[in-house]
Amino acid sequence: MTTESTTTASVKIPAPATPYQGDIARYWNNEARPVNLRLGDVDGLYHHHYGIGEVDQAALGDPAHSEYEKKLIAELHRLESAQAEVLLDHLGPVGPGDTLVDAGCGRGGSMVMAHRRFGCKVEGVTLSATQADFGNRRARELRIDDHVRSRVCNMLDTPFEKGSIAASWNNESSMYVDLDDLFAEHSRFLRVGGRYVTITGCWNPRYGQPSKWVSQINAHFECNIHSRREYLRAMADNRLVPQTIVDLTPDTLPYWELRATSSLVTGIEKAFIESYRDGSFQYVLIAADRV
Ligand SMILES: C[S@@+](CC[C@H](N)C(=O)[O-])C[C@H]1O[C@@H](n2cnc3c(N)ncnc32)[C@H](O)[C@@H]1O
Ligand SMILES: CC(C)=CCC/C(C)=C/COP(=O)(O)OP(=O)(O)O
Ligand SMILES: [Mg+2]
Repeated sequence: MTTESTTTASVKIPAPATPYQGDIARYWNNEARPVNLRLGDVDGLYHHHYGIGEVDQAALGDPAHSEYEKKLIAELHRLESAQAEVLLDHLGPVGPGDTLVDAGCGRGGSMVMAHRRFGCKVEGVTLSATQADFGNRRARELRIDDHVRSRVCNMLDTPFEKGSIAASWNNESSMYVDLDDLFAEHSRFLRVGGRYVTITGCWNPRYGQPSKWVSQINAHFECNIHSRREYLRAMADNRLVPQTIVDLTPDTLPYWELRATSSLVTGIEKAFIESYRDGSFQYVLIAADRV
């Protein structure tokens, strides 16, 4: 479909490519969970991904203290930002003249971090006009809107020119698309020698099939979690050669265990904790070279 349907103010929003993408656009347009907004308010970096690393018990202090919940929120946010830092660590050498693509950029927290680290341009795409507006407003407030831009766009069909992008990533956004279509598009706009990185949750082929916990996560987020095998096969078929694969499952469990004790629980914590513990689900980083 190529028609442009909706308009908000004067900005034209492309019609969703499929009914499913329309569902996902609505989902994220309506999302305003405190677990995301309150964490983002800590320092103005708004994430829609999870955290990694050890919990700093000293920073949390005494659970009976009146400030404990505030400290817990800051700690969850610190772990989410640490996750994004690890993703950026794997993008390879990026210079200020380069352009990066954040595929499925959410509210844009990782894009701001990437610009701060590399001084480069960062282009984000999301299905949600609310998220794109939010990200662009933050970029204006930070006076980096000449370098950081979000747009409503299908990550499977982007306007970026062939071979024009130094590095690109999907941070917890690849479970909404067909992986062959996704990697074909990254491969098209990445320059040869460029880097692709994903951090994702995937089901573990060693478990057999997706567990009931994985099915619960799919239902909760209206997504379709792929297996680790599918990632590697689709990369191999699309000129993306894994350079590094890190199993981040042990690193993300402390985040979930801490989150399960907070007032901001959403009800999905048990599914993540149980599936990571029973081995049916894994949290992985894959960094691949575009060859
Ligand atoms: C869980 S959020 C992750 C956001 C961001 N990567 C982060 O780390 O904060 C998933 C994102 O994927 C986006 N998304 C899903 N399918 C998409 C598609 N086909 N094209 C562009 N964005 C998509 C959603 O709009 C949403 O912004
Ligand atoms: C690892 C997997 C399977 C992720 C699914 C995609 C997803 C919804 C990520 C987190 O978004 P969020 O930050 O909006 O979620 P929450 O509200 O739970 O923090
Ligand atoms: Mg979140």
